[in-house]
Amino acid sequence: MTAEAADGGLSTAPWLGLPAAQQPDWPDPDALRAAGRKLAGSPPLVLPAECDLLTRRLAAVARGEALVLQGGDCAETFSGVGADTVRATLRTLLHMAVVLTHASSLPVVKIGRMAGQFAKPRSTAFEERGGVRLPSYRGDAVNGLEFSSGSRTPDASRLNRAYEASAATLNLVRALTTGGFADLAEVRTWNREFVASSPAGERYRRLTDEIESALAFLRACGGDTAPLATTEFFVSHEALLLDYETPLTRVDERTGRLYATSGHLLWAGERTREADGAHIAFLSRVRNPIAVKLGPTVGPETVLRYLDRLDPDREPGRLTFVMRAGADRVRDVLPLLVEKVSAEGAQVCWLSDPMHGNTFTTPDGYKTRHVETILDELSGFMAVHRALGTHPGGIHVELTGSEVTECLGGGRPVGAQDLGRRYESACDPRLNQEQSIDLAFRLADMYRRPPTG
Ligand SMILES: O=C[C@H](O)[C@H](O)COP(=O)(O)O
Ligand SMILES: C=C(OP(=O)(O)O)C(=O)O
Repeated sequence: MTAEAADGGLSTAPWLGLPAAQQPDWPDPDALRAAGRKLAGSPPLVLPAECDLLTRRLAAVARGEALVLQGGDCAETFSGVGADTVRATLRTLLHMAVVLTHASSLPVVKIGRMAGQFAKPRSTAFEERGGVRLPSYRGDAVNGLEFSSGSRTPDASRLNRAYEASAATLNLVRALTTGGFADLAEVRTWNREFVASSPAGERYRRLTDEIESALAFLRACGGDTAPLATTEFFVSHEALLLDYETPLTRVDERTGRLYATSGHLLWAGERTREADGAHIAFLSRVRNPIAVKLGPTVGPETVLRYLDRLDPDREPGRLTFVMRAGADRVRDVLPLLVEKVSAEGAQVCWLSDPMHGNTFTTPDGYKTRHVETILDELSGFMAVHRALGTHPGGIHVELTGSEVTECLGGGRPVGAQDLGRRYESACDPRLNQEQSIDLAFRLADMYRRPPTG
């Protein structure tokens, strides 16, 4: 056994000597090594060829010929890996994608924040309650949400549980997207209950009528609708835990190049995008399509450094920038960034994450976001791209398929008094099913509108 195989490659990867933000303080080095070895000996979750396919799909987005819809939980949890939860999230994303495709007449590349989003960066390393101070919850891959010393102590065997939970989720996602659940001919049955009870339901019903007529017309003309019975779907997460990502990074036998096999697309977050840090170094080495979140304080020099480090060959689809400036800042911050990147000849995808720059805490202590503020950021993002003649490539959102009450507003509005009713997120507030589909309709209206100067 080589030294590299013995420790899961954890000691030799070039990014490991660099400063890495937001890593857990694992108390047991032997347990960490054992977890790494186990991961290194586990099958890949995704294949390099699938990652290359996503790069090609994102290249189409970068050229303005497609859109991205990326969404899912803020923090996946081990207990949330059930058929109902996964199906509901997937169904919501499929609904949204249909709405966006219909309005924009562009293919929608569907990417779940799923099958790997088990780790969270935190604002503070510790949480204090009633005089007791414990490590903050960093996602189920690290520690437990329950506020007790045992639960909050980082436990490296959770990395293996995160792998298993990701494998189970991905297995279900693959089965659902290819096994008939995503068949466009069944669009009406995807969610009868939603159509019957939601304010957006009537609009959604009219849309499904139109789709069914179009399919009937196509069949009548002898067209083949069989390919519409399945759908392409990719998974993504923040490449936060290098102790998880490193042993799952593999050499592609076809090309000899490195791929992260934990998910199709990985991103560096606002708190882990230090240009000279370990996360960016890791992402620069793998051939997956990658993304970087950009917050309100990012400057054009930093963005140009990302281009040089992560996309030196200016390969369309390789790099995605996810702007999350906040509704009040996006119109000021984004134009210069887009101009500089365009001037470099880079063909990146520009996405908007309208959630993370718009979080606030209510007097009752609930972290929340308002749908109207989220839409305001999306509208600013669209306006900037329209003005510059560049392509607003799509959205990155935190959502769930169930009727939680975590974000305010929406077609059937959630009020501040409702937040306590079903606040189930392990970290940040997600749009519920109705709010997500409402958002898709309103974003669809923005895509439908002719470009303005
Ligand atoms: O999802 C993003 C971050 O992990 C999250 O906003 C951090 O939350 P905190 O500020 O409560 O730590
Ligand atoms: C932590 C996240 O976002 P950001 O890095 O943009 O704060 C996230 O998307 O989970």
